[in-house]
Amino acid sequence: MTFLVARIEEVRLRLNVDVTVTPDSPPAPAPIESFTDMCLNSSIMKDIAIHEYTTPTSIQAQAMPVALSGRDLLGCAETGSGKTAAFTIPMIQHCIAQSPVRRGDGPLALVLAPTRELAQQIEKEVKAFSQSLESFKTAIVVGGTNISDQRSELRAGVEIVVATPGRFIDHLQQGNTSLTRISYVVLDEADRMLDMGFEPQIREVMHNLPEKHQTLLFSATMPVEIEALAQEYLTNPVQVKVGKVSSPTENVSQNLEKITENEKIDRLLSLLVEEAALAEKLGHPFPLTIVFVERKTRCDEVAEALVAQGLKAVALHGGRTQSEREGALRDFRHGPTNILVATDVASRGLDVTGVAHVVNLDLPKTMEDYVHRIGRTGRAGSTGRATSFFTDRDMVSLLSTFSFF
Ligand SMILES: Nc1ncnc2c1ncn2[C@@H]1O[C@H](COP(=O)(O)OP(=O)(O)OP(=O)(O)O)[C@@H](O)[C@H]1O
Repeated sequence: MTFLVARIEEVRLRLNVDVTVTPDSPPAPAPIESFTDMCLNSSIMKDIAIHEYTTPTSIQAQAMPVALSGRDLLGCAETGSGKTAAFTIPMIQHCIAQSPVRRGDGPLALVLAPTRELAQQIEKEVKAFSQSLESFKTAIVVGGTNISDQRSELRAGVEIVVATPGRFIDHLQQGNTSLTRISYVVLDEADRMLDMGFEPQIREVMHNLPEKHQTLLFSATMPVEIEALAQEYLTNPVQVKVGKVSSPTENVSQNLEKITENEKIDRLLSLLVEEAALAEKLGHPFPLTIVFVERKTRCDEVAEALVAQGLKAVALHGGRTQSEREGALRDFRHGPTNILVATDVASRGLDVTGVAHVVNLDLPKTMEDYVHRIGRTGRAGSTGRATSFFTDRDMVSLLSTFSFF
């Protein structure tokens, strides 16, 4: 599998398909062909090998040398294309080059992400690529978890903080951490953070950073808000766009079904029961499926209806407690659950190996959300399916918003 991804990316890279790098002047650093081209610390190289990444993906090949050069970066590439490592690996290398962090110091690098689940996933990746480095520390700072543990960790000094904006600002205001040593900032899925109302927190961070810092902004979609944010916070950035930005990944086959609102749950049940019967007949496990709905209450209602039919479903939404959220995702990642019924809290960035099918029980409001939702499948060169129900009421938005259908 890893080999296949590597081969596909190698071919894409060589052909240099659909890669745009701007501006021409001053020229952006040349793309790398191999991880060894970056002269990374040997511990990071060891961790890349442990992670079984053999060849950089297109976004990694283009973005990593830019990040290492110290320039600001706007990185856009389709869902599942490896954007996390594109900013994580250079970030760790950047931190190693700074003077050591002492007790009471703030972090050297900060990653802000819109949801707790995404922040936790990014932190795992940072830890994976820094595990062979001696005394290199990363803290995860998200809401819903014990604030005093986080306080002690932050005060002891860490190289990297991965956070959701609200909780990070709480710690800043309580004096548990500071911005004084931050010289590398990543805003992942920045447009989503704005949608969620985190603009004041982002502003507070960005306006109080030390003068000498670099900022990296990543997303699979480029709505106008991202461009505005880039204008405001990036200085002479290199823009790297790989593939068709803001479009659904071609790795996912898309299917639309016209239906009435009242038929939705029954249709979903029959679809999934058929799927279960087929999997059983073929002796295959049930294909991992994410069902997206618009509202939290609906999410519980749908999960309960599926469980009542003997299906292994669980609900994930912002109304559940942190431990319930973590439990739901863990059960979906590692079993026994194979259907995750979720709101858009799960639409951005979540990387669960083997998701084969995304169902939009309710159509999302924006094209960006659609692209991110169906991008939970068809990741890292694999293929997937998406089924979207739509009603008469959705017709207008289908014609205007979802122009790619
Ligand atoms: N160079 C590589 N070789 C092999 N696998 C890779 C490589 N880079 C990333 N991957 C794998 O590809 C998958 C997708 O990566 P990642 O989650 O970073 O995608 P993304 O571009 O951030 O997606 P999204 O837009 O949905 O957030 C992950 O499972 C990751 O481990």
